Amino acid sequence: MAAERDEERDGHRALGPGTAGGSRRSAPFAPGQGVKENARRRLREFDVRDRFSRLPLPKAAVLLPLMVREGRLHLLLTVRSMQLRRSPGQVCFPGGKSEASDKDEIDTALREAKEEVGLQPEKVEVICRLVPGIDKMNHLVTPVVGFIEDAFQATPNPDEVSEVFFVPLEYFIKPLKYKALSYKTSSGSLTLMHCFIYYDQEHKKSFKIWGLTAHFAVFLALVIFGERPTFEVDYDLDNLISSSENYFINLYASIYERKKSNL
Ligand SMILES: CCCCCCCCCCCCCC(=O)SCCNC(=O)CCNC(=O)[C@H](O)C(C)(C)COP(=O)(O)OP(=O)(O)OC[C@H]1O[C@@H](n2cnc3c(N)ncnc32)[C@H](O)[C@@H]1OP(=O)(O)O
Ligand SMILES: [Mg+2]
Repeated sequence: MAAERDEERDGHRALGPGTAGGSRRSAPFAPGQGVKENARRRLREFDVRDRFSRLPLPKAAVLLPLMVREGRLHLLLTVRSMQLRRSPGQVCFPGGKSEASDKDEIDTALREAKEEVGLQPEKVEVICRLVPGIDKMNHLVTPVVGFIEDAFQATPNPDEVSEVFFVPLEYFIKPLKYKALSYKTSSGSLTLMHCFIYYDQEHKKSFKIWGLTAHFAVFLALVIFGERPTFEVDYDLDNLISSSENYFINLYASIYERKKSNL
C-alpha cells in the first residue's frame, strides 16, 4: 500500500510530519499545503508501486520533483550536459540507470537526483511511482514523484547537468507553445510525441521539452489536475488509470514481440 510505503520511508519525509496524509496536523496550515494535499491524494490513486518492476528490461528511474511557488505547483527539470554520450543538451528529469545497490526505483531516482542536482534524499517526500515509460534504448523508465522544499537551490553536477529550471505544472496541460510530433517506437509503431517550448523568465530563454520527459510531465499534470488539456492525448481521460496502463502494456508488448522475432 502507498501508505505503508510512506511509513517505510519515513526518512524521506522531512518536509513536515503530519502533512502527508498523517493524522498530526496541529501546526498552522502553511501556504501551499492545500495544493500539496490535493496533489498527494490524486497521486496516491495512481501509485503503481512495484507492479511493473519485474519486467525483463534494463531499468532506469527519474524523479519528478514538485514544489510550490507562489501557490502553484512547479516541476524541476534539467538540461543534460553537452559532454554526455546519450541525449546531450536535452531536457530531462534528474534520473538514470539502476545500479545493483538500488533497492528499488525510488532508490535509483533519489540517488541520481543527489548526484545530478545535489538534492538530499531525506529532503524528498516521496509520494508514488507512476506508470513507466520505455526509452529509445528500451530501458524501463519509472517516474517517481516527490515533493521537494519550495526554496530548494540546486547544485548541478556539471559533468551531467548544465542547467536547472522550473516550469509551472499547469503548462503541461495549457501550454502557450506546443506541437505534436509523430514518433516511431523501436518496434516500428507510431505514437504521439508532445513537444513544448517554455520561455523561462529567470533564465531569459526558451527550453524545448519533448519525448519521454514531456510524456511524464503531461501524465503528471493530467493526474493532478484531472482536467482536459488544450491538445490531444493518447489516453481516455475518463478512465485515466486503465488507459495509461493499457498504453504502456501495448507499447511493451510490441517491443517484446519484436525482441522475440529477432532472436
Ligand atoms: C509508455 C510509454 C512511453 C512513451 C513514450 C511516448 C513518447 C515517446 C518518446 C520516446 C522517445 C525516447 C527518446 C526521447 O525521449 S528523446 C527526447 C528528449 N529527451 C528525453 O526525454 C530524455 C529521456 N531520457 C532520460 O530521461 C534518461 O536518458 C534516462 C532516465 C532514460 C536514463 O538516464 P541517463 O541517461 O541520465 O543515465 P545516467 O544518469 O545513469 O547516466 C548518464 C551518463 O552519465 C555518465 N556519468 C555518470 N556519472 C558521471 C560523472 N560523474 N561524470 C561523467 N559522466 C558520468 C554515465 O556513465 C552515463 O553515460 P552513458 O553510459 O550513457 O554513456
Ligand atoms: Mg542521468
